[in-house]
Amino acid sequence: MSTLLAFHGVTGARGGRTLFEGLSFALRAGEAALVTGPNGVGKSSLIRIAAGLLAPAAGSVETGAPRALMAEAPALDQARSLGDALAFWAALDAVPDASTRVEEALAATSLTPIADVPVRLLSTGQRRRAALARVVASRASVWLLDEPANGLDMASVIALETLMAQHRADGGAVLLATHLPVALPGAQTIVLAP
Ligand SMILES: Nc1ncnc2c1ncn2[C@@H]1O[C@H](COP(=O)(O)OP(=O)(O)OP(=O)(O)O)[C@@H](O)[C@H]1O
Repeated sequence: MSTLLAFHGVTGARGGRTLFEGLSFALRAGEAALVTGPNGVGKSSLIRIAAGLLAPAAGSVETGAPRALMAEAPALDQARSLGDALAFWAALDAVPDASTRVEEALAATSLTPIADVPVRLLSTGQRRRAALARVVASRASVWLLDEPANGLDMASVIALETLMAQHRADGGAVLLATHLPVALPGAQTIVLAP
């Protein structure tokens, strides 16, 4: 089975300080990895390296499939309606059948009833679900999720877990950093220590 994402001896550093060293792991279809560790240890930095937004200080990242990132920063245009903002990103991501895919992503995240609401008016949890909808709509095989459960109520965490399970069953892979409990059955665990 082909590798969708792999770290080969990756060292992560920020501001001249080494956060983690020589990290290796691989994700194939259906697989997942859970990144845990205390605040400031380098979880977000690891996700950013996986996304190609931050260069490793040493080692290399192998990417065998498109990646979609759900980061902590808001990803959607505040002035657009939620539906339009997602359609904008789907067009940028060159998603085939973009409008159908956006509708499906809105439904999968229970956001269909507020598709016409401007992004700036969404609640914290709705914003997180909207960021997840963008990942769902992207059709990328590799989901890179940085603290996706932040601000989610219990039902939304369960919906997130269900979406990740479906994505893996469909041959996707998930790399998830979290300090909150999120069920990711059979995932490898990457524990970062200060
Ligand atoms: N742009 C930057 N320049 C210099 N240092 C940075 C930069 N961004 C983050 N850092 C530092 O790198 C370290 C790791 O940050 P990172 O956000 O990866 O940690 P984290 O494990 O995700 O933390 P949290 O659980 O609080 O989200 C922190 O000490 C942080 O201050």
